[in-house]
Order: sequence, then C-alpha cells, then structure tokens
Amino acid sequence: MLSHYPKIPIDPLAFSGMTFRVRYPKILDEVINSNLYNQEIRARLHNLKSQLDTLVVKRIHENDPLWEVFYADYEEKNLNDLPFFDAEVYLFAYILHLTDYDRVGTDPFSTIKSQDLEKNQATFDTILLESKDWDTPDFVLGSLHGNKSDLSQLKSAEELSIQLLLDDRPQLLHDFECATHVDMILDNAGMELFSDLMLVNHLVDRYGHQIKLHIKSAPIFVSDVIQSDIDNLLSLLAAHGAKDFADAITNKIEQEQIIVQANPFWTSPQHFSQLPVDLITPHSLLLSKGDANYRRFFEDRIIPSTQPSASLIKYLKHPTYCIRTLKSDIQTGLTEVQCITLDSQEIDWKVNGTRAVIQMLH
Ligand SMILES: O=P(O)(O)OC[C@@]1(O)O[C@H](CO)[C@@H](O)[C@@H]1O
Repeated sequence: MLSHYPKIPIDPLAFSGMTFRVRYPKILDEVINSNLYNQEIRARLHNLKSQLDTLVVKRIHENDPLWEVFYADYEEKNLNDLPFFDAEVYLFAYILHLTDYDRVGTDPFSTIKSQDLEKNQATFDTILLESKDWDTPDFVLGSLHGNKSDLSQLKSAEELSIQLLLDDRPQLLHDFECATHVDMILDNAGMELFSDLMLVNHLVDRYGHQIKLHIKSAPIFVSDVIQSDIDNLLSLLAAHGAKDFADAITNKIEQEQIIVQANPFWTSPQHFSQLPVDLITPHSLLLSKGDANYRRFFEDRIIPSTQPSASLIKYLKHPTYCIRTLKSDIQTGLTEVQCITLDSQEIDWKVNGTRAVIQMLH
C-alpha cells in the first residue's frame, strides 16, 4: 500500500532541499532576466525568490476540484513544510499566478525553451539522418535519451552518459505488437519532445497504433510540453531541413492518428492513483516519460529501491511503461545487489541524471 510510506519532504540535506535552495532561485533569475515581463511583474518574481523559504500557501485556485484537497491540507502552511512534490507544483502555479498567465498567456519559460530549440537545431537533423536504420528498440532508447535534456536541471545534458538499470524493452516490444492504442504522457519540450515524436511517428507507421499525446495545459517544471512547444518545434523543423518529418507529424495529427490532449490534471498536485477515469484511452498501452511523472505513480513517497512496483500500483488499469532518467529520490524494482553497488559507486546516483530505466509497472 502506497500510504504506508511517508511522502518525500523538503529536506535541507537532500535533493529536495537543494532544489529549493539552489535550483529554483536560479530558474527564477532566468525568468526575471528573460525580458518577458514589465518591471512590476519582475519585482513580484524577485520578491518570490527572496521569500522562497518563508512562503506561505495562499489560495490561488477558486473552486477547482483538482486543488481542493491540497488547500484543505496546506492552506496557510509554510511551503517548506509541504511534501516536496506538492510544494513544487504549487510553486509553479504561483509563478503563473504572479505573471498573470491566465490573462496574458505568456509562458514564463519560453525564452529558455526557444534558446534550447535553437541550440539543438543541428542535432535534430543529425538524429533524423541516423534514424534511417533504426528499429523500434532504437526509437524507444532515443526517447529515453531525450529525457536527459531537462531544462530545469543544472548539468548540461550532452555531458551525461547513461546507464540503464532496468530494460523492459522485450516486454514493451511484445506489447507494441498487441496494442491498437498508445497513450503517452509527455514530459519535456525541445530534444525530448523531438525524440518522442520520432517514436510515435514510428509506432503509427510500423504498428498502425492510434496515439494520444498528453501534454500540460499550462507551463510547469520549466520545460514540460504545452501546445506552443509542439507548434514551435514543428515550425523550426519545417523551416530547417526536416520538413518531411514535420509534415509526417502534422499529417498524422490532421488525420487523428496522433491526438494531442491537454488536461489540467497534469499541472495539479494529483497523482496517478487519482487519475480521472476517462483521461486515458480505454485498453491503451500507457507510456510515461520522465522523472516527475514517475514520482506521480508512487505519490512521491519514500520507498526502498528494492520494493517491486506491482503491489504499489494496483490502481493502474493499463499496461504501463516508464521511460525515465533518474533525477529525484525515488526508484522501485531494483535488486539488492544493484542498490549496494550503486550506493558504493555514487552517493547521488538517484538524482544525478546518469542512470535510467525502461520499466514495466503493470
Ligand atoms: O520530469 P523530468 O523533466 O524528467 O524531471 C523533472 C525534474 O527536473 O524536476 C523535479 C525536481 O524539481 C524532478 O522530478 C526532476 O529532477
């Protein structure tokens, strides 16, 4: 039972504490310096940055069922005293509130995202060329590698090499053969979105799958995909030597072989155990990208890495695979020997982005 495990807190000595002490002030600086906002909004963001460790939760969502339990539990509490995941989701919602996102519609992270797109332009072409010889396992691996590029992390993705701790691709390939529908919970824009679109383009061509891509309805975790990220990527690809690929995706979207769906669930503090019944296509194979989605399967709780996932995700209705680089303090399904070895190799193996899994949860 998931509820037997406590939720990961913001611990000053752990990754969570470092995130609020180091990563979020840096991210706020980037937003402030991105010239998107007038002086008044920049001053609000400065204020937020200087008060991150004393911020008190105020109600910024009215009559929103996705947030009711959150406010019932945490209204008027210090953000630092919330579980890590809840605090992060609120912080991003609060940034949107301060920048008046609902009225103005400016993505606070759009400058960071567009700089990243430009930087990757040449790499997109190279990967498309290389992928001419790829088969399904390569596209899955490509999608995993895309998750290394996370604009909210401090390290440069190119420097990282990756060690696969769990590789359930044989079962995944079997499930691809049987599936008619695939739902993919997307994670980051830029390189990761590109690699995910390559995968789903292949799935439609090779298996005739109908794909549903789940995106965020508003910006969160800096680089998570919103609709404009898909539009911007496809425009860039079409304008710079990858028109065929961009057209292939656009055609599949027009013919509803690929459906893009945004839902506010994904920017709420809710977890997969609270997934609305009609959100995922019935009988679909579920692919989940990235770290934050992985945390959501396990309600971001403190779980031993040797704990098998099966007993914890009994609520899942779909065969589910996580394609994920480890970037936070949670991993399930490893052997004891693996954990001992990893602990002896690097103290921060769970968060330093150098390990990954392609893990079947169901
Ligand atoms: O989901 P992603 O993009 O792979 O990673 C999101 C992330 O960068 O943000 C969270 C911590 O702030 C962690 O879940 C993870 O480190």
